[in-house]
Amino acid sequence: MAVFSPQVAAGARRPSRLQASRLPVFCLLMLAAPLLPLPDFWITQLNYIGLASLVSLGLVLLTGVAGLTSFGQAAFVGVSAYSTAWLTLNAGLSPWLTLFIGVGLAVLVALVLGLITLRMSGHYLPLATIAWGLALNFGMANMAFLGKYDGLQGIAPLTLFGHSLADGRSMCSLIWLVALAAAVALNHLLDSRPGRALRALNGGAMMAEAMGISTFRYKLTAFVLAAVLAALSGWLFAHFQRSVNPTPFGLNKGVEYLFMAVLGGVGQVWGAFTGAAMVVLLTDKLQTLLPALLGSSGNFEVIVFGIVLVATLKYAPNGLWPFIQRWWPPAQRVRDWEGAPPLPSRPKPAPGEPLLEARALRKQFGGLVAVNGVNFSLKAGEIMGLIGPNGAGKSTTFNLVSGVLSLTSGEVLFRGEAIAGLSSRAIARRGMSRTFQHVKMVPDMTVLENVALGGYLRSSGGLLRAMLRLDRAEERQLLAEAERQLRRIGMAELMFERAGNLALGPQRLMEIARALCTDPSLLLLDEPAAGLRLKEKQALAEVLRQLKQEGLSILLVEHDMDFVMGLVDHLTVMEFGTWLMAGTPAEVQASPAVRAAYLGTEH
Ligand SMILES: Nc1ncnc2c1ncn2[C@@H]1O[C@H](COP(=O)(O)OP(=O)(O)OP(=O)(O)O)[C@@H](O)[C@H]1O
Repeated sequence: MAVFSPQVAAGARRPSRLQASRLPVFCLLMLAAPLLPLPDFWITQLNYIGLASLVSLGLVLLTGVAGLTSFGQAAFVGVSAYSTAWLTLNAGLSPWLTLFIGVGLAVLVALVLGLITLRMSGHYLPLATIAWGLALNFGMANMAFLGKYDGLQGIAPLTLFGHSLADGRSMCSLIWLVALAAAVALNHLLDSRPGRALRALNGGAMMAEAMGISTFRYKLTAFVLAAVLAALSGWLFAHFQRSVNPTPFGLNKGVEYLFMAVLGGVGQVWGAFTGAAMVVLLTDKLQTLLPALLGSSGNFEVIVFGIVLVATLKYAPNGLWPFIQRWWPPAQRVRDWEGAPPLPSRPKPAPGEPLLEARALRKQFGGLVAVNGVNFSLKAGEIMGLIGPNGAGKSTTFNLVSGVLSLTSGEVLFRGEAIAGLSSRAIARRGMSRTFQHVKMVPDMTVLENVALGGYLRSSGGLLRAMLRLDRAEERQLLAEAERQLRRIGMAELMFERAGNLALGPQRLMEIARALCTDPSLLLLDEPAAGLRLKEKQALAEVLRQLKQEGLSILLVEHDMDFVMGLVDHLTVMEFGTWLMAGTPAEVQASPAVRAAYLGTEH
C-alpha cells in the first residue's frame, strides 16, 4: 500500500546514527599517543582531557540525552578520588579494589539523590546537585582525616600485571582506554532499545510512558551512569595526580564540566571530547595570556568562558561537534534486519468480542466538571468515533481511558478487566496503544527509531547487553518490526529520515506506526486529522480503512465530522462534557441535536 507520498520539510537531510565509521582511527591515535615522541606537557594535557571527557560524557547522557541537569558531577569525581586516596593510604587496600568501593559510593549517593528528587519536576535535581556539591566540598575541606584543604598526598601509583603506571605516559594509555571504551559503550547504548528509551525522555514523559517505558527508572539510570563515569574519572585522577585536595571537586568545577558538554555538543558523545579538549587547552593558554595582557594576575579565563558559553548557546546550540562532523560524516545505518524473526505478539480478541466499555465516566478538574456520566462500548474489529465540538471533553475522556488522567468516578473495562486507576504504562502492557493530539516524538531520531520505540514492551534487552553489543539479534527483530509497520502504512521510504524533518501528516502516520509496533488489541487515535491538509486527511483515512480491513479495533477522537463519517462503524457524540447521543454515522448526521451542538444553537 502506498497511499502516502513522501513530504519532507525543506532543509531535510539524510539522518545518521551516532556511531561514526572513522572513529576507530581516532581511537587508535589516542591510544598510541603515549608511544609518540610528544613532550611530557602534551601527554599531561591529554591526560586531563581524557579525565574531563569521562565526566563530560556522563553529562552528555544526563543532560543532552535525558534532559536532566547536574552541577554536582565534580562531587562524584571527588567521592571516588578521596575514597581511593584514603583507603589505599590508610587501609592499605589495592587501588583495583578501591575502584569498586569509590564507584559503589558514587552510585549509592546518586541513587539516594535520584530517588528523592527525580520524581519531582525539573529544577529539583539541579538544586539537589548544587546542594550536594557544596556539602561534599565543604565536608572534604573541613574533615581532619581527609587532610582538610591540604588533602591527602602520597597516593600509590597503579600497577598493572606488575608494571607500574607511575608516569604520565602509562597513565595516558589507561585514561584514554577507559574514556574511549566509555564513549563506545555509550554510543552502543544510545543505538539500542534502552538507548531509545533514554532518548525518549526528552520527547516527553507522556509518550514514553504510553510506550510502556518507565521514565523514572530511565532518569535514575542516566543519573547513576553519569555518576559512575564521574567516579571512574576520580579514581584515575587520584592515581595520576597521586594527591587529592578539595579544589578540583568544587561547584565551579561542576559548572565547568557542564560548560564542556555544552560547548562540545551536549547531545553528542564525541562532543564531550571536543568540549573537554577545548576547555583544557584554552584554560592553559588563557591563564598565561590574559594576566600578561592585562598586567595583573587572576582567573580571567572564567570571564572568557562565560562569554563563550553565551555565544555557544545563541549561535551554536548544538555545540561544536556538528561543525566537526561536517568533515567527518557519520556512517549510514546498515539495513541488516532482513529476515529477522518476528517479535512475540499477543493473542488478539475475536471479532465481535467486547473490547472496551466505559461506564459513567466522570472527571473533575477542581470546580470544573470536564466529563460527566459518559458511557460507550466498542467491540473487536470496530472503528468507533468519539466526536463533539471544541471543549466537549473528548480528549479528557480519551486520557481517562488510556490512563493519562485518573477518573473522579466511573469504570473502564478493557477485555473484561477493570483498568481504571492503572498507569498508562500498565494499560499499554495490556494491549492498548495511542497517538497524541499534538504529535509526540523524538525529533532527532529517525522515523524507524521512533517507530521502534513502540516495540519496547515486546523486547527485553537491557543496558549492559546494549553497551556490550550483545543485543543485536533482538535489535534486528525490533527494527524489522518497525519497518514492517512503516510498510503497513505506506511510509517505508521515509524510514531513515530524521523524524523532526517530516511534515505534520507523515508525523501523525509515524505515530500510528509506532502505536502499531506495540502490537495493540485496540488503537486509540487522538484527533489524528487535526491540522492536516485535505490530501493528508485522505491519505490518513485510507490508512485507517486498511487497518480496519486487517481487523484492527480503533477508537478515534475527532473534531472533524466529515473525516469520521465515511470511516467509523458507530459514533458517540459529546457536548459540554456529557453524552449527547450514539449511533451510526447516518443517524448522527441526521440528528438535529448534533447539528445544533456543532452550530452552537439550542436543542
Ligand atoms: N488539565 C486540565 N485542567 C483543567 N481543565 C481542563 C484540563 N483539561 C481539560 N480541561 C477542560 O476540560 C474541558 C474539556 O476539554 P477537552 O480538551 O477534553 O475537550 P475536547 O472535546 O477534547 O476539545 P478540543 O476538540 O478542543 O480538543 C475544557 O473546558 C477544558 O478547558
